[in-house]
Order: sequence, then C-alpha cells, then structure tokens
Amino acid sequence: MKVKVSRKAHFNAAHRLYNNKWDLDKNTAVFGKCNNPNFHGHNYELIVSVTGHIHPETGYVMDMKELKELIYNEIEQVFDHKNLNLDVDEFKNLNPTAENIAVVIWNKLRPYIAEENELEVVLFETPRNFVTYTGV
Ligand SMILES: Nc1nc2c(c(=O)[nH]1)N=C([C@H](O)[C@H](O)COP(=O)(O)OP(=O)(O)OP(=O)(O)O)CN2
Ligand SMILES: [Zn+2]
Repeated sequence: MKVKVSRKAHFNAAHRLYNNKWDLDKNTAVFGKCNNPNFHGHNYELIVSVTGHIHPETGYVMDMKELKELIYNEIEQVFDHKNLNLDVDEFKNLNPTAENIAVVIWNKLRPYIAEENELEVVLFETPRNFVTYTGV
C-alpha cells in the first residue's frame, strides 16, 4: 500500500523566454509577450508530492515538516523574488519555461528524498497553466 503526501509552496519570480540562437523576430514570433526583453513575472504555485509506504513506527511516508523545510531551503530561498534568467545558475543557459523550471526543481529535491519513495513536482505558472514532472 502506497500513499502520496503533498506540500504546497509558492514563489514569485521574473523571467524572459527566449532562445539565444534566434534573432528577436523569431523569438517574438515563438514566445510573444513572454519574450519581453525587460522580463515579466509570475506568482508560481508549487506542489511537491512524495509517494511511498507508511512507516510502521511513525505512521509517516515522510515528515511534512522535513518536506516543508526542504522546499524552503532548496527552492523558495533560491527562486523567490529572483530573476530566473539572471539570478539562478541553472537558467543561465536554459530557457526558464514552466517545463524546465519543474525539471530543475525535481532535480534539486530528488537527492533529499528517500530512494524508495517517488517524487512528483507540479508547477503552476498561472492559475490555468501548469506542468507536472515525475522524473520519467
Ligand atoms: N509549454 C509552455 N507554454 C508556455 C509557457 C511555458 O512555460 N510552457 N509559458 C508561457 C508564459 O510564460 C506564461 O505562462 C503566460 O502565458 P499566458 O498564455 O498569458 O497565460 P495566462 O494564464 O495569463 O493566460 P489566460 O489566457 O489568462 O489563461 C506561455 N506558454
Ligand atoms: Zn512568463
């Protein structure tokens, strides 16, 4: 029997979507207003889920307090109130799309999750646009 435990978090960040191999016209044609050279921001909502067996002694899959602190230290501290393109190393050469941000978050968290447990990251870029990454 496996159970999924989840923790919500949020961060505000600025970004610009563009491909530095393309000229401005092509970037504007593909990314539209998201290619604004002066950047724009989103209120990102994050849901991190860990799935595994319930530990018989604690009754926990994973301590939610640990999960909360992990997300705060590894994600919120790094991304909140930052310009993703300029301030976050992972996006120096990686377009900060919702897909790529979700993969970066998953990769940052995975080393801290017990090997036998599964990790899922859901990232809302806007209230209606969201992506999911499970490591596959
Ligand atoms: N596959 C992706 N498509 C888009 C991404 C992305 O990261 N991956 N990002 C954007 C924009 O950065 C952002 O999401 C704004 O898009 P927009 O269409 O304006 O979203 P809204 O929710 O504000 O639009 P509504 O029409 O109000 O739903 C675009 N595409
Ligand atoms: Zn955007």
